[in-house]
Amino acid sequence: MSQPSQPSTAQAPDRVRLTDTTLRDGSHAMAHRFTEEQVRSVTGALDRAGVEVIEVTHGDGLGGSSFNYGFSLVPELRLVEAAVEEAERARIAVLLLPGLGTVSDLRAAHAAGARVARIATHCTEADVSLQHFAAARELGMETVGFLMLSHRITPAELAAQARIMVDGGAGCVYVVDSAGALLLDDAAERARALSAEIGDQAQVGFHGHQNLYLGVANSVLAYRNGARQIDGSLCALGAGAGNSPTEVLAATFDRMGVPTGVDVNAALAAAAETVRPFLPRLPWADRSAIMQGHAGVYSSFLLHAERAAQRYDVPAHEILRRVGEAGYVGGQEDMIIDVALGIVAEREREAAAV
Ligand SMILES: CC[C@H](O)CC(=O)C(=O)O
Ligand SMILES: [Mn+2]
Repeated sequence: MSQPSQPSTAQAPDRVRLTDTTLRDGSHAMAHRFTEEQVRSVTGALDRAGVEVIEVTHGDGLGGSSFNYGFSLVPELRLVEAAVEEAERARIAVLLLPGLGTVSDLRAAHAAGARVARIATHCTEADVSLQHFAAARELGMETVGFLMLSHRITPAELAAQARIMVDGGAGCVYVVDSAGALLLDDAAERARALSAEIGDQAQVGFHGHQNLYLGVANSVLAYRNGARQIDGSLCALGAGAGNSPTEVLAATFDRMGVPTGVDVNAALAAAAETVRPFLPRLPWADRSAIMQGHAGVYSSFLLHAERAAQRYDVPAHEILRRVGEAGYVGGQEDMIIDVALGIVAEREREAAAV
């Protein structure tokens, strides 16, 4: 068995590591249509800027390319290989949601050159990640746990789930604000609870979304409460209103005097010159995305809701409001159609009653 390489919890205690997820969370916003050329140019620009870890996968992780989630334009392993070829210093990460991606997908990603395995579960389901952490460690990959929709449970409950991941082999566990619903204190308290629970053995991370425009502020508060890995996307390219922009995180931490190893000007250039020109639309907190933050809805539901809205002629923000009320989690994308049909049926009943 090769030795896994995990970031040390002792070295450079104030340093923060930015992980860029333009080429994974951004896949949602691109309807999974990334080209190999785009992956190469973004990876090259991030690598030159000094970003150490670049995540490349279908938006829903390994194995996500499917009828339910949307097919990738280019097979994701080809995109991983292209990023690996392009990166001179950065390591390439992949995301895996157990059940959607399998251990054999993880092995294939490792064979393609991925060196960081990020295993994502719903915030109450950490136990389903154990065999994936074991496999990643066996492969010698760095291991990161991702507790999605972290706003849905208390800081203490979240810390208990992080403990399960660390005992299973995670070298870092992220508070993942999938809905962009965490308000400042919520993010701070969750980072603090995880730091207290796992901080002597593993790092804590924070992944923010901009649905209430708090991604960067929440990242700073997570940092102040012990998080040392922070996610971002160039131009905020990501699900919902997008992620905390990598270039803003780099500039903000630089202003705070916190080392990230990222060259701020190179990050600004990567966003403006490499990503901005190919964006289909700027990530933006429009009515639907704000509703996601307000109602606590998974950011990746946005395009699914917009498609259902168009198909059934109902407002996307109303679908999302009801999805939030119902408490649906990742993997329940098909319920979006059900909710849209429910609104249509209600309308028909109302019209018949008049
Ligand atoms: C579907 C996986 C999801 O996009 C992971 C993530 O980035 C999040 O929950 O925010
Ligand atoms: Mn995300």
